[in-house]
Amino acid sequence: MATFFEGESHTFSEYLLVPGYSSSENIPANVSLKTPLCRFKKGEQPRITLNIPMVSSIMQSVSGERMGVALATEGGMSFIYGSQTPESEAAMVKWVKDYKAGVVESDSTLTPDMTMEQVMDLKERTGHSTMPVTDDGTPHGKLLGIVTSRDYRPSRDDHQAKVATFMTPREELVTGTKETTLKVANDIIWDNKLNALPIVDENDHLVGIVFRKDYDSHKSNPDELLDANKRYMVGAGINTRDYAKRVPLLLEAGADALCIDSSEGFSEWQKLTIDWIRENYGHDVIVGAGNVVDAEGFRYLADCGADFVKVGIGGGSICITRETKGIGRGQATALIDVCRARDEYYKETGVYVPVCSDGGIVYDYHMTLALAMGADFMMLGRYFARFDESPTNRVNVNGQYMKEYWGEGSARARNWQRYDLGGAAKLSFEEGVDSYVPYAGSLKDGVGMTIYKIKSTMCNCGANSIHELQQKARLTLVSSTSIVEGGAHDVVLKDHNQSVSYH
Ligand SMILES: NC(=O)C1=CN([C@@H]2O[C@H](COP(=O)(O)OP(=O)(O)OC[C@H]3O[C@@H](n4cnc5c(N)ncnc54)[C@H](O)[C@@H]3O)[C@@H](O)[C@H]2O)C=CC1
Ligand SMILES: O=c1[nH]c(=O)c2[nH+]cn([C@@H]3O[C@H](COP(=O)(O)O)[C@@H](O)[C@H]3O)c2[nH]1
Ligand SMILES: [K+]
Repeated sequence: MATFFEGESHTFSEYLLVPGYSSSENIPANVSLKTPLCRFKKGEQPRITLNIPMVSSIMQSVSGERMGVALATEGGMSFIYGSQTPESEAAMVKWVKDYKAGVVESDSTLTPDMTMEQVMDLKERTGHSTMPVTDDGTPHGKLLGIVTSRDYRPSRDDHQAKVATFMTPREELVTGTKETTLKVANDIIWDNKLNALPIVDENDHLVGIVFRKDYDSHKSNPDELLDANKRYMVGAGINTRDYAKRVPLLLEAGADALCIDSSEGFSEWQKLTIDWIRENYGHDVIVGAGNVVDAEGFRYLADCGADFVKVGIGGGSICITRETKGIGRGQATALIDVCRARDEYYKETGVYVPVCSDGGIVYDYHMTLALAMGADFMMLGRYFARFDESPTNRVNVNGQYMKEYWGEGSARARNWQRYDLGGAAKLSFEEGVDSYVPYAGSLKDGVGMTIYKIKSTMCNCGANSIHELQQKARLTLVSSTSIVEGGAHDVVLKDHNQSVSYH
């Protein structure tokens, strides 16, 4: 006879927090969101502590190198996607590790023979108006000039005009060199009343650009997640097939943590992968595993030596795994079950194995719920895909800005092919969709607002740390009618957009 789990499985929206007593000490400024990334023994410190409980999904449409830098700047960690060759994944990791805070690689680069129309298209897609011009149109080509929105007037000028005719040419540009420190770059920017300073190497090839506004923000990033050498920390996704080739390249590139990326992690493949890493690198390398949705799955991976365990099958916004394969479990129930198992494991063995809640976060308060239910941190796909720093295009759909977002199990992501289920590739079925998500501006602003909301709710629960929240939180299931009661109801909204809330 099969096993039947007691009760239904629930999701975040079916729960609410019941506030607890808060003292005058419970104010957002006093709340710390520091949280362990990897396993540690009782009385010891984890090797990596995140400053905010957020990591970005191991997905092509979420975690590229710019996401890596932007999220580490705010105190979280990106896991660079593994659905690419080991070489290109390692190059992205290296890019983050080599990143000199303040020097940005151009994502909007022109050639001299492009037209004004193409310039406007590119600006629409990336949202960036400072565009260097290089000989080959790459961000590290020979610098020939720069175009900003002050160089052309779309209402008056010929849209077919070539960039060469309206750019500010190289000889009129003020530039810095690789040796220019950020502080000196900032002085040059101020002395010359510039908005941006291109940095070039000894052959006059573009290295990157220092922006006036970035220097100011760099000074105010108290939560930056840095390694011992003051470089940004970054993670990387791996799979259970090509680890003997991929892992060495990622570690050489400087990856701070690895994570096995799979829809279903209660399997021998994960054990074999972790065993290989331990045999070749001992316990120095941090490797997370998953995904699981119950206590047994957690215990298996904890015993395999996983440094953290990821929870969630089928709850992601682009996921259709439950529909195609019929596997999964409500995210809240899965998380609660696994966190209980983690606490028992800690009591029994004295080893704490952090739990990551992966997928299904829609509203900011879902994050507070996930933490209250026991998650040490959350992995988010849709949430981060909406920001400037995700690797996808920004597009205008019916007058609204959107960013593209597609699942790793979608045909689009699988194009690069790592699927070998023992059959031909054409036998595979899709487990994810290709979609749009509403564009939400810069990661810094979005994450800042989310963090503030989490801290405020924690204060309502009388908690100034995640650990305290997990001890003190009081949660209640809600009926479907009380969910209706919780929204605006029985009033006529003046502004229709109010009902479409994404936070
Ligand atoms: N969290 C979720 O609910 C879901 C996530 N995804 C995402 O889609 C991507 C792909 O996930 P999966 O299809 O689960 O990838 P996967 O690589 O874990 O598994 C694919 C298939 O390959 C088999 N396999 C694994 N290692 C093997 C080996 N060494 N030799 C032979 N066969 C092996 C597995 O048994 C499985 O049938 C991931 O990025 C994952 O995160 C996809 C569906 C659901
Ligand atoms: O069923 C699936 N098919 C897919 O194609 C797919 N791609 C990603 N994922 C998982 O979804 C998580 C992101 O979820 P959110 O967008 O809700 O944050 C991610 O972190 C993954 O766990 C997938 N699940
Ligand atoms: K889903």
